[in-house]
Amino acid sequence: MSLSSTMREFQQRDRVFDFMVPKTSPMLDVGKGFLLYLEDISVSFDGFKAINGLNLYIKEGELRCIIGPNGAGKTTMMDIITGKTSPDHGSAWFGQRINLLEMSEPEIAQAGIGRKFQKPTVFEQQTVFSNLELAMAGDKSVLATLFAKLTPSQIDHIDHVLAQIGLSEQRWLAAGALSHGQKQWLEIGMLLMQSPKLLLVDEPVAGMTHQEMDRTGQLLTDLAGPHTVILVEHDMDFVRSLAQKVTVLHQGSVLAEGSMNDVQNDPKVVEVYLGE
Ligand SMILES: Nc1ncnc2c1ncn2[C@@H]1O[C@H](COP(=O)(O)OP(=O)(O)OP(=O)(O)O)[C@@H](O)[C@H]1O
Repeated sequence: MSLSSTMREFQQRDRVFDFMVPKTSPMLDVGKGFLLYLEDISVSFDGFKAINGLNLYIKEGELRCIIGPNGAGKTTMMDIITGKTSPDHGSAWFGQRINLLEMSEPEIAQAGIGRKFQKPTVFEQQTVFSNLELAMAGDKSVLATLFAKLTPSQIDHIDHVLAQIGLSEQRWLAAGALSHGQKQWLEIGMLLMQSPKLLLVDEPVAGMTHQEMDRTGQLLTDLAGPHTVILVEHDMDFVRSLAQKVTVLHQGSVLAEGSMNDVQNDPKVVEVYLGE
């Protein structure tokens, strides 16, 4: 199939390819509409409570923005969701049946939770296409992956992700030649190759141009729905432009929740954060 006919097929919105459906663990039960439940979570480092009685509920398909001052516990919260940090207290469930606190980091990733850190970590010497190919391979060796023949469905998957992240034209460029913003999109694409149900994205627009920020906003908005997205972000203009539900963290717990308008007019939020 030629590239142009492949792209035409992707534009047929009524057609759903297998790889467009996020990976769902057979255990995942979102019958109540919620994908993530964090309840009464606390964690201390050397006696200092980084997370303190945190409750957070994320609906399936939601794009939730998490904001808060430095040290509010945003990164620690992501570390708990992905199994990097174990809380001292509380519960963390993925759907109603998957207990994240009983799982290792690789098991959590396997269950459908992907994380993008702030700094892009792409393979600079490899092409954009190969980066996506390698990301699809998961833990297979780099050489084995690069010399293995891709199936038509795997090529379709890569083409689809290239179109999603807006890098179809750059597919044969070395990733090192991309702009900072394009590298961030490529890394989001690398996450998408694993078809995660939940994406955790840490400050993707830091260092981006305004145009790149707009495109990133569109990408994250498009991903919500089929995927669920939790975005940690310091850039208030960007968060406002997304017009999604916002959670304000402060001293390890939720200070306020609602629209950007609601939270920015909340006197508690103004005092500890936005008024700074
Ligand atoms: N491994 C650790 N050991 C000791 N203290 C830690 C550790 N990890 C985090 N902390 C402390 O816990 C608090 C919360 O940190 P965290 O990085 O989660 O905040 P944050 O909201 O992500 O901040 P920022 O916006 O600056 O990234 C901070 O005071 C931090 O110094």
